[in-house]
Amino acid sequence: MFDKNTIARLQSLETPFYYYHLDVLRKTLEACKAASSKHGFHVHYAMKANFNPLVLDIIREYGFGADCVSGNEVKAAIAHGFGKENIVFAGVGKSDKEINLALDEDIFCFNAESVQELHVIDELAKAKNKVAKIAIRINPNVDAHTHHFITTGLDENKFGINTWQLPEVATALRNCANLQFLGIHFHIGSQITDMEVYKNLCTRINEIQDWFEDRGFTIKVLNTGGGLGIDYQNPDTNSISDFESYFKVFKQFLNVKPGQEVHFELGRALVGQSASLISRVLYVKNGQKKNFLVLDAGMTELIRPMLYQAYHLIENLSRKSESKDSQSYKYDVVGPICESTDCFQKDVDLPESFRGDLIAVRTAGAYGEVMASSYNLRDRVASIYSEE
Ligand SMILES: Cc1ncc(COP(=O)(O)O)c(C=O)c1O
Ligand SMILES: N[C@@H](CCCC[NH3+])C(=O)O
Repeated sequence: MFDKNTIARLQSLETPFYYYHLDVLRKTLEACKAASSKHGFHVHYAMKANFNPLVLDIIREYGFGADCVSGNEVKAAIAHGFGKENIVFAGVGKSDKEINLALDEDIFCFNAESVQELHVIDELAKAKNKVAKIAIRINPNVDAHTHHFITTGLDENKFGINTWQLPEVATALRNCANLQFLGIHFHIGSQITDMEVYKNLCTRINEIQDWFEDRGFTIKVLNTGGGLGIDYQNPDTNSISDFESYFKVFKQFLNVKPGQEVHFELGRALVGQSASLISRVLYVKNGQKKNFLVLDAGMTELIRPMLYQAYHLIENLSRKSESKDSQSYKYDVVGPICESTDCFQKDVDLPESFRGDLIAVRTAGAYGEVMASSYNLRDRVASIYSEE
């Protein structure tokens, strides 16, 4: 991914920045499209993973819909040409302003996350003399077997409506004249690599679908959410997630009735491998117990390691051509921010590194640039693309 010419080009640029491997992005989108359309499945891109404008334009070109989680994301999806009929709006705390915006834009559907929200959407739709299309986000209490902090489908999580509240949902749907019930929505967590988890999700969706149908509701949309994981350890040899196996689980285990649509909301798996954070070594600090590489990027540019102890492969691009047998050194790779947790990784094996070396933090395309901040009054991080 980083050949000699690329490294020479990056070497001349001011750091830090996100470097977009657009070929990887395109190949990933092609693979997902091929695997999903084989089964007639619809994929909405979860924009929260990365709303870089060029990334959005490329994803739209491939015909994906958009899964939004704020009014601004709905606006951005529309501005980037995603069809309104392909925009879904989730979120546990949609404000009245955001709901009104989505109503005005006639988006495909709201994924409602509480009974109270159903009543609010109904009232706001009534005031506009409109009917809002609704899917109910249900918390199925399925363990995603991922990091605790990015699990969303357990009873203890704030997301979705618990199954014990479904009778209340059914009453609300019957009483709210300005809601049109489309179907059911789930999202149980992120960075899921165990396909058994999705099999368990299908079993729960089938049961919940039966519950609604037994009470006379017609389900047009089954939205299974996203969460498919990526290989943070091997970005070069395994850069594209196994979309075939993923969609096959749903094909096999989800009880899809004639006329129903199956929707997915993938974020990380579509964009995660498509960017690296590129930074420079500012200082090499040799301590008594530790050697530190102090980079010019830190938690303000990529917070995942500090927030979830997430692993990202770290490479010294300036020493990439050195023989594999040359001696390696252990460094704590840290950022410049005034926080002790501002560390990308401890005890990283790297070639001997020097001030000015270019460091790549890989697999930073999802929840990287979008989670950047200006803490310490830092500049917002720049984006550079493999195609100029
Ligand atoms: C409702 C919803 N859909 C989709 C996603 C996308 O998740 P991922 O990036 O893990 O595919 C998220 C984020 O976790 C989400 O909250
Ligand atoms: N931002 C998280 C995942 C949360 C996904 C959105 N619900 C990450 O970097 O892994």
